[in-house]
Amino acid sequence: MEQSLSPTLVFASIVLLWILAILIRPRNSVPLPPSPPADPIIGHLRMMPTDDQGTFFYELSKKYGKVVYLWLPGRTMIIINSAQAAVDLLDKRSALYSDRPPSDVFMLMGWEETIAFFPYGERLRKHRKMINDYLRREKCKDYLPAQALEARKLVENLASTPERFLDHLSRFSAAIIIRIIYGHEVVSDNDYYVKIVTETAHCLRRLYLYHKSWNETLTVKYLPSWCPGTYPATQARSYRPIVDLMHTYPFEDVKTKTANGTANDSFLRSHVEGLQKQGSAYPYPAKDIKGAAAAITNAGTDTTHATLMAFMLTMVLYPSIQAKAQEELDNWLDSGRLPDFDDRPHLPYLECLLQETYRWHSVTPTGIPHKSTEDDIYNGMFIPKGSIIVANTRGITLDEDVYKDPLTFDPSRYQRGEPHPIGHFGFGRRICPGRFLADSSVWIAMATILAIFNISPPMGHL
Ligand code: HEM
Repeated sequence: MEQSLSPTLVFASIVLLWILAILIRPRNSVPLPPSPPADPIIGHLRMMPTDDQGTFFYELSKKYGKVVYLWLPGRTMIIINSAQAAVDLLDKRSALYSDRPPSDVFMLMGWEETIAFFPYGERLRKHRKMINDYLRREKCKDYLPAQALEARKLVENLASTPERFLDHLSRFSAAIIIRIIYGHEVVSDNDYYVKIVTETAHCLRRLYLYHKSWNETLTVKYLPSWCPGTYPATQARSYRPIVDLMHTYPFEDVKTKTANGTANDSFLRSHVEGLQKQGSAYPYPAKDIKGAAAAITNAGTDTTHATLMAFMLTMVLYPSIQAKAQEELDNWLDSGRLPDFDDRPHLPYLECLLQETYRWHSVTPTGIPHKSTEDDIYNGMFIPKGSIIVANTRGITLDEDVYKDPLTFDPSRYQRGEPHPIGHFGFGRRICPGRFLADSSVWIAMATILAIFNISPPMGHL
């Protein structure tokens, strides 16, 4: 009798072999980091909040320790809640921890050429070089006059319509980057560049929350939009035209202006000229230039704006700290003079105020996740290859072993010897390349605002 295996039998054998392989594979004898109880099959998915994940991860650390293991279908996560562990892994072993988890949603939206989503490798190195060449510490000194000028415009706008302070802070943050990256000066509230940047920031914010829910593996991007669970993919597709415009409009505008000799010095102009002179021999083709310019602009605008919003909030909440910073400014500045960057070393309390703003309310509380590329062992804990690594800035900056009364906004803590916060600009080979520019933008805005205004709640809200 001819013997043939039925498809069912073949399938059952494969499943059995697969299960056996899992059961008998040599197990790493080193345990995973501590972890809360998980559901079968879906792991910790049910407990993952969609909002304020930084605080959730911080609370986990109180119960399970500063390095916590979580798993979701198809992905493992390592949550880091201490500066020491983040430095040990993401800085000191950066060769293993500089990858990024992929994001279908952001790719559908049009951010394929955006460094923040690049995996670790050659393309990342190329873009980091292109961006660092323009934003490294020394080069950023060239931008200080423009930042001081924008800070003066900011206080003029605040004086004329203080109730629109959020708009003015947003315009300040965007105008600095638009000037440096595109060579364009923002002169009106209806500026087209500001409009595109603001709209793309809005789209990013809407989908960032989804990205942060870590269940993107459930995104069914190939299914029709009426299927449950496809909403983020549909949203991402609907945002694509504005993201595409963010890439093409400035590039074409600067190209035209460069051709007719009216383009100001900028990141984009220098690359457009390089491309025109060297053609295909130029190391950065048009898609890289467009991608890098859009990435810098979007990564830098909202974050700077949000940090300044946090500053305004703390000044309303802590009037005595505001008064102390103003007293320092009044004592140092000659009457009638506005602060400039040369004054920075002479204003130590303001420096503490800046650091405390970064610490007390980090605007990127869970950072941008990294991904590990090799199995690793840290302090007796096994970290599997391919894990999503979250350096939870919220937990790091509220670490009670480092900061006394961490929830209290207290700039004097640094004068008592507590360390400046770390992690708000990320870690290792993915550390924020815009940190020098961001830091001086935030500083000059804070100094200029405090030199002129008293910040208090609107009348009737006291
Ligand atoms: C206060 C303002 C800012 C904050 C708090 C901030 C924070 C961050 C953080 C936490 C990361 C992720 C780092 C990591 O993965 O370890 C990041 C990445 C990045 N930031 Fe910033 N940033 C700010 C301003 C800026 C500015 C002004 C620019 C550019 C002008 C910029 C450009 C970038 C870019 C391009 C990346 C992606 C780097 C990569 O993936 O390799 N950021 N930033």
